[in-house]
Amino acid sequence: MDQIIVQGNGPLKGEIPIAGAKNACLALMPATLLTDQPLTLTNAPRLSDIRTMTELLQSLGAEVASLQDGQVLALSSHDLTSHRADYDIVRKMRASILVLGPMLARDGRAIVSLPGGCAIGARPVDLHLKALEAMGAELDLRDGYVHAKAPLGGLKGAVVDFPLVSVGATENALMAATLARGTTVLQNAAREPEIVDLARCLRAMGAQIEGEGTRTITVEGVETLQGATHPVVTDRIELGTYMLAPAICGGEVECLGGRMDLLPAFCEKLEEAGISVQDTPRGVKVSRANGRVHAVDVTTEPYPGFPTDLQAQFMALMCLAEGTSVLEETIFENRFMHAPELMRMGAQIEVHGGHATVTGVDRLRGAPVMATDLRASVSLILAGMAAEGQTTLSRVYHLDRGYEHVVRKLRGVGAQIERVKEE
Ligand SMILES: CC(=O)N[C@H]1[C@@H](OP(=O)(O)OP(=O)(O)OC[C@H]2O[C@@H](n3ccc(=O)[nH]c3=O)[C@H](O)[C@@H]2O)O[C@H](CO)[C@@H](O)[C@@H]1O
Ligand SMILES: C=C(OP(=O)(O)O)C(=O)O
Repeated sequence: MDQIIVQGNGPLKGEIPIAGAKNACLALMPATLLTDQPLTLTNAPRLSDIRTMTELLQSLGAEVASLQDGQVLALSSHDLTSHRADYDIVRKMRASILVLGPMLARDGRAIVSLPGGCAIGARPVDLHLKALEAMGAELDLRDGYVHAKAPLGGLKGAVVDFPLVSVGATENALMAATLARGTTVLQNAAREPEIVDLARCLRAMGAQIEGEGTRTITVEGVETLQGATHPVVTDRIELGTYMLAPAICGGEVECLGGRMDLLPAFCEKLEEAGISVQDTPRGVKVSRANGRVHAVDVTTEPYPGFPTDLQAQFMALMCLAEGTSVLEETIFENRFMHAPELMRMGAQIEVHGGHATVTGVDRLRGAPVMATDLRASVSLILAGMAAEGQTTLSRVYHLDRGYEHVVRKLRGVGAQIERVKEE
């Protein structure tokens, strides 16, 4: 298995291109199941999660061609040969549940393995299922699978009031509603840029959708959808991660393709910490002058709040801040696994339930570390870049789920980082 070796670094300088969003692309790809016409996605990221979704769609009979070095995905669900999303693929990636709504809406049936929990939390899918039930689906949970059937004549429009904001449940319900009979109203819907991107793509395919990006999304069902070509929105989590690199190491980095409005609360917190952030014609420029950053408190929330997917990376910054910060995680119950690893590098962190109290230290020291999830892994790389000496990160496969060419991108701004085969 590969390892990543990071040496402590001085200030960074240069540009980092930001890829298309993993979490948008994983919702856009299943939209192919809604139509027998071709769907083309441009600006797709080159990630193992995208390969897993490709494998899943292909197992259902969809054609998925990866073109232009993986940046273009040509999808076609002209002839679906299976309605069963198998455990062997679904267990690798929770976003697999997003094939349920589209398959049910187009063909009236689907059998999808329940994804199960993961390192960051239990992550049930009850809200996905309740939304589809409200649209008339009959669901039966057997042998770890959801067996779903639409009523005769197909799914019907419904009012779905989500008791809590769920990105995935909003996406599943939104896709299902595009082909349901009548009007669907999604209340307390997620407002993430990835939802807006999905709605735009579905609209290009002929769906009638209003209100994406607000709490209430209204969908007027149509008979059929057609093909479309759609560019995947910028990955705001990759963007935020690389914005933290100069914040931690010093220097100035321009993240190409980024926009501050993708990360309003995150940009505000960076500025509060003393980091300069500005939109430019080509992206977002981040710089830190000499001196330590200030400690700031953060609470993770659904968009437009501070994203849970940037909490681990922000903690790496706070480990070196002046003062004490409290990071509150409200989305996932077990998302502080990076804390003990950061402590191995000399960080002072106390975790109590959903709160982590971080007392900034003058310096971190490199250490062998490993991580149990994607964002935790990259937070350890960021910390390693600011630490004295060498940090060796194991279980690199987590990183490959969400960061394309991470070594190349960070080396491009002067980081000392390499990927090696474990001995
Ligand atoms: C592929 C993808 O886009 N993943 C993102 C998506 O995950 P995902 O769509 O899984 O996250 P959700 O927004 O659904 O989860 C939010 C909270 O709702 C709970 N919940 C969710 C569904 C449900 O049926 N029942 C339930 O209780 C979850 O356990 C969690 O506590 O949004 C998360 C929150 O921004 C991000 O961290 C993930 O990176
Ligand atoms: C938690 C994440 O992804 P997933 O929902 O696919 O597990 C993430 O992208 O940080």
